[in-house]
Amino acid sequence: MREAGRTKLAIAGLRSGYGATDVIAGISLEIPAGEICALMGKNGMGKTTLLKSVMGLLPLREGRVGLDGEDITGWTPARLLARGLGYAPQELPLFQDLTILDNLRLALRDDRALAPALERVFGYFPFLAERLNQKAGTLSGGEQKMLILSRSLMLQPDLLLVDEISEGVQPSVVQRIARALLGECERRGMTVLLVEQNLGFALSVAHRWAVLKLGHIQESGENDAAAHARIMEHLKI
Ligand SMILES: Nc1ncnc2c1ncn2[C@@H]1O[C@H](COP(=O)(O)OP(=O)(O)OP(=O)(O)O)[C@@H](O)[C@H]1O
Repeated sequence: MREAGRTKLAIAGLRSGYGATDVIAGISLEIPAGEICALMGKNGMGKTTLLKSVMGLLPLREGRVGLDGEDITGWTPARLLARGLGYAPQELPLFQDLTILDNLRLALRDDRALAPALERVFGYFPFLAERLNQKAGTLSGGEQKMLILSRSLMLQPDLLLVDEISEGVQPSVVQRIARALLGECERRGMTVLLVEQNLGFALSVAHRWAVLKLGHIQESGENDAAAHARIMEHLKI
């Protein structure tokens, strides 16, 4: 469900980093509503740092972030979550000693929305329904990734930030993840900023792409016939 012309996320002149170092050195990036933008780049180029900056987990040193035309610069993660931002982080953020059900339930403010939210994510990842009482820490790496994505979808975010969700995941599960992301985009117009190393997966779902290098957007474009070769040029060692 792409809505021509409407910008969902607008990042302008964003600068952020750690200590004395700017990791993000003045980035501008716009994503139209309902689209998936794949953000690629070699290790350590600042992809996670950019997501954390948008999610309010790292203070901005300069620049602005807009959501649907509203200035959300400096908002706390809790306020951003309530405003419709979702985040599926790279490092496993699950409560390892809690069950699948409790990990999913914790994404919601109260239990009233639990049943329909569970039904939605079970549609994408049926194994969750069969193992509701299994502790998250005993799931395989790929299963944990599916649980992380499911948890980030429980609140039906308008804009989802996804960090290397396909890392270490077998191809059939990567396909399931792709179907879940595309399903939410098509069903209700979710917009996604997708940080990825898996170029095949990224281009199987993305409408557009950008390559991050040393804190700058090196190149960006539509996902057309030339996209793969252009991105590979930047990812070469
Ligand atoms: N908490 C931190 N304190 C200091 N430096 C950090 C911190 N987190 C990340 N960095 C540094 O910032 C740079 C960018 O890291 P970041 O994790 O954003 O890169 P990335 O593009 O996501 O990399 P990868 O693909 O390896 O996940 C790296 O040089 C990293 O060492």
